[in-house]
Amino acid sequence: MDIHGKFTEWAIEKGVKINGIRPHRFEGRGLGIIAEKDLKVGETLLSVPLSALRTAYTVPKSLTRVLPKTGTVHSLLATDLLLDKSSARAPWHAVLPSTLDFKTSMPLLWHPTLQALLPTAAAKLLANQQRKLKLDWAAVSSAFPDIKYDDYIYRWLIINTRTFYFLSPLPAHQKLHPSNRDDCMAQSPFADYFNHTSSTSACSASFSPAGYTISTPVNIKKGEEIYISYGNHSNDFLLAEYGFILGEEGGGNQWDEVPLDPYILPLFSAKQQERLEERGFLGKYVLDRNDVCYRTQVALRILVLPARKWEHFADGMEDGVKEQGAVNKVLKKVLREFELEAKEKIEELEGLKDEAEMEYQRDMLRRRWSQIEGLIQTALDRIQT
Ligand SMILES: C[S@@+](CC[C@H](N)C(=O)[O-])C[C@H]1O[C@@H](n2cnc3c(N)ncnc32)[C@H](O)[C@@H]1O
Repeated sequence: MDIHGKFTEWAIEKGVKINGIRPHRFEGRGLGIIAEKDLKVGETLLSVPLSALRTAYTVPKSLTRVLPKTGTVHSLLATDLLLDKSSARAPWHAVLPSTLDFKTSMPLLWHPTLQALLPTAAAKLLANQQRKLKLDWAAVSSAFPDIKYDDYIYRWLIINTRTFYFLSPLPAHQKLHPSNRDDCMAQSPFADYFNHTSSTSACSASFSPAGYTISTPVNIKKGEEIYISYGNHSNDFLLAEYGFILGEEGGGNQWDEVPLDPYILPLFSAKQQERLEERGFLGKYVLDRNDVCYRTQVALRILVLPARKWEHFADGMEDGVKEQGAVNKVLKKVLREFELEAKEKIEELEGLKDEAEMEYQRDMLRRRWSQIEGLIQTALDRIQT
């Protein structure tokens, strides 16, 4: 029996109920879940009891006592995973991704040359991760000086990519759930085999004090891959947080979007920025698969309308049709500038030295910038018609 068969037996022993599904290796997506039989809409495919989850409350006291109370649950779970040398969860640990999987896919571990070529949104998320990791590592390494950084970061990434939002039933002495959403996390055996889709056919994952349940909103044919949704995330988010992007197959990523702030914010004078800020329209401009957002339309009008008229539009009292031509002119300039950046990034990636180690990352970045170019092109075509 292979490691996945052994793990499946172990999970069943722990009370995990598995209905007509099994792990399977898919080309380019690593492991995932496949249907072993036809499954009907509404069927429960997996239920994981509370007792089988790893949460902040399953971490041994010997560990929680030593780590600072103010530390993150992310770090607590990563440290627990690293120090857990018992055989209790060994079959589960055996099916986790390898260090090499993360070195290849996760921007956090990429060479700085490649990190510098990430699109803005992914780069921002990466900077955030680096800040979080630095704080977590400072706390853990001072409590456990023998832990090696590489071993810790591997577990930190396991927790980053394989936990679910979960509110544990509170122990008697605890009155409140963590106030930080990021601290509401659980590792859920077997559920962590599911890959992500943005399609409405994604299985719904829900939790209750009893544990975790995954059921299907559609009929599924034997042999099909079964997905869940990790959330309404753009491809830059998926890249930075999970190390993959959704391609165009299966309808692509319906939640994809890219920020326009780097191109729009410099267009405003200090006074205009102040007025935008006052009305709550400064920044967070995005282009998605359909159009630029409403915030962009409001903000760009400050460049073409007299003050009073702009305020009327911002208050929703004007339809803004009259000045749409003038706004589109600015918008086209913004999008062309962005398009130029995408082209330059693709060229830069193509010009990078052909190092086998970087090939996967370069290809991923090339694909991402091409998707961005596609989003921009679609928006430009729409404006021109
Ligand atoms: C919860 S795990 C899912 C199981 C994972 N594929 C494995 O091999 O163990 C999350 C990871 O799966 C991969 N993944 C999830 N959805 C994917 C998709 N649609 N395409 C490619 N990779 C995906 C990413 O590496 C992500 O970090």
